Amino acid sequence: MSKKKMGLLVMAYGTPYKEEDIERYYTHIRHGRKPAPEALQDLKDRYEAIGGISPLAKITLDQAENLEKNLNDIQDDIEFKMYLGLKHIEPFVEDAVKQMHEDGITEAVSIVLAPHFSTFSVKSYNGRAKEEAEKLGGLTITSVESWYTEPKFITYWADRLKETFEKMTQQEKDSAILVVSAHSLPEKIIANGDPYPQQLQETADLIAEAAGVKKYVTGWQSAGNTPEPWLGPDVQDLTRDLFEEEGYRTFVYIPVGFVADHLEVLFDNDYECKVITDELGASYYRPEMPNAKPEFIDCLSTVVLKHLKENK
Ligand SMILES: CC1=C(CCC(=O)O)c2cc3nc(cc4[nH]c(cc5[nH]c(cc1n2)c(C)c5CCC(=O)O)c(CCC(=O)O)c4C)C(CCC(=O)O)=C3C
Ligand SMILES: [Fe+2]
Repeated sequence: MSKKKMGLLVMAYGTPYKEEDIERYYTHIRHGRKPAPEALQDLKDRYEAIGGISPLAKITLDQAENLEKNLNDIQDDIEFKMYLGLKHIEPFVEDAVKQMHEDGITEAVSIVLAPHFSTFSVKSYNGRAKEEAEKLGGLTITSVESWYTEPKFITYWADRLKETFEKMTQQEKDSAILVVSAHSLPEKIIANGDPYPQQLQETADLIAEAAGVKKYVTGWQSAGNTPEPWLGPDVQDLTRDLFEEEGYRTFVYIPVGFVADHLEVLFDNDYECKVITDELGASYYRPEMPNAKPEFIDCLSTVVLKHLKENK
């Protein structure tokens, strides 16, 4: 019996490949409006602070390639062919869909490398993919909408937490608080009924329960610099409040809305949050991101196969 061929559309945020890409990347994020010179310089400085450019491009590609390979290794019914589609830099989501169509793919499954659904993130990725597919015709895409409840995802973080707590002194353990975070979004999403905040809370509850961590909070990070209100509390303000008002002295950050080492984690957590814990004299822990670790690739494979089984 010949295997059924299926496109595997892996979508992710994208990152500049080199310094000269930063301006057009930022302009794309800003819906075509060029950033002011100061804002551009500020972004360049942040990339500079994490080593010049983000490791994200390579990690995203590793994740996508390993997912394709693993999916083809663990089952015999479908032959998956991976296409990478990025939100803010080439290969864009539309480029990936065009390529699938040119390659004669008629059925595809899509997954976004971000666990939670929001109108700003997953909905826009899948919307762009489906719009392009409809334009071209003859290609149907079924999309994973969110995958934060996948037990292998929860276990990934629970295992990292257990390792982290094992490294602590008893005194650190006794004064520790877990901060579970995701990228902030404009507060107006709540009025529109977006499930994103609820999904972060559920993720935190599931991970804390699985890891046996009793003291935990949720927070938001990396909010944009715009006049409108963004979801809070911000993880930096939260750190200060938890130290000053509740006496916590050890901070464990898990930015579960992300899946890789990139600017938001390497700068917003490892630099900005650490500046505060250092200033306060508190301990800083930030367990490792999933990146292309085999257990995370296994998690994503399970998500894709479950989705296909449930949406036959
Ligand atoms: C929900 C969400 C995710 C998680 C879900 C997902 O992954 O899809 C995410 C991930 C990421 N965001 C990233 C980078 C950036 N995001 C920005 C700006 C913004 N993000 C937003 C949302 C999100 N972003 C929003 C609403 C804005 C404001 C736009 C506006 O102005 O209206 C800006 C502009 C400057 C700044 O604000 O810092 C940059 C540079 C990188 C790559 C890092 C690297 O290169 O290593 C990654 C993985
Ligand atoms: Fe972003």
